[in-house]
Amino acid sequence: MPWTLTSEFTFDSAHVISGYDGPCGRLHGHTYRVRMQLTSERLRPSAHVKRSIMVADFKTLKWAKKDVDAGGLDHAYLNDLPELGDDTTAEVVAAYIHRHTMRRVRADLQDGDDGADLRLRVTLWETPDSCCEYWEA
Ligand SMILES: Nc1nc2c(c(=O)[nH]1)N=C([C@H](O)[C@H](O)COP(=O)(O)OP(=O)(O)OP(=O)(O)O)CN2
Ligand SMILES: [Zn+2]
Repeated sequence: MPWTLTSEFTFDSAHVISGYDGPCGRLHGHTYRVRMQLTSERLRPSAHVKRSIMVADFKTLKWAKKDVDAGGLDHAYLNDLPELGDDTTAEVVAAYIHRHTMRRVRADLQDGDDGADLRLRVTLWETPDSCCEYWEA
């Protein structure tokens, strides 16, 4: 893959791992750090520029840093998100971020572009020393 686009940001959210026998089973919060890495075989236009000069728009990759009321994950109670419910581990949240990011990247594609060459790797830090990676080969 000739291009890898990398974008990093944080969001602050609360969660409970329901049924966890320990402190993570109580309401608490994290400053989550996200690293998005999107690889591509070719360059494309974006929603903001018509020429083929981007893998994807950085703005598209950073949706999750927006406030939850604006469609992101900042200042969210993660357990309130129907797709997550009580299973808000870093593993499940990373897969959720991957799914929703690819949905947004695909929505930006031009007609006739299936985006088959695009691969996204999401790294999600729940604390400064613990992270989870999610990608699809
Ligand atoms: N595989 C996973 N294990 C744990 C997860 C997870 O998402 N996936 N989450 C938690 C808790 O949410 C906890 O808040 C984070 O755990 P931990 O890294 O242990 O956090 P601390 O910094 O508080 O740990 P120290 O004991 O102070 O090092 C637990 N496990
Ligand atoms: Zn936690």
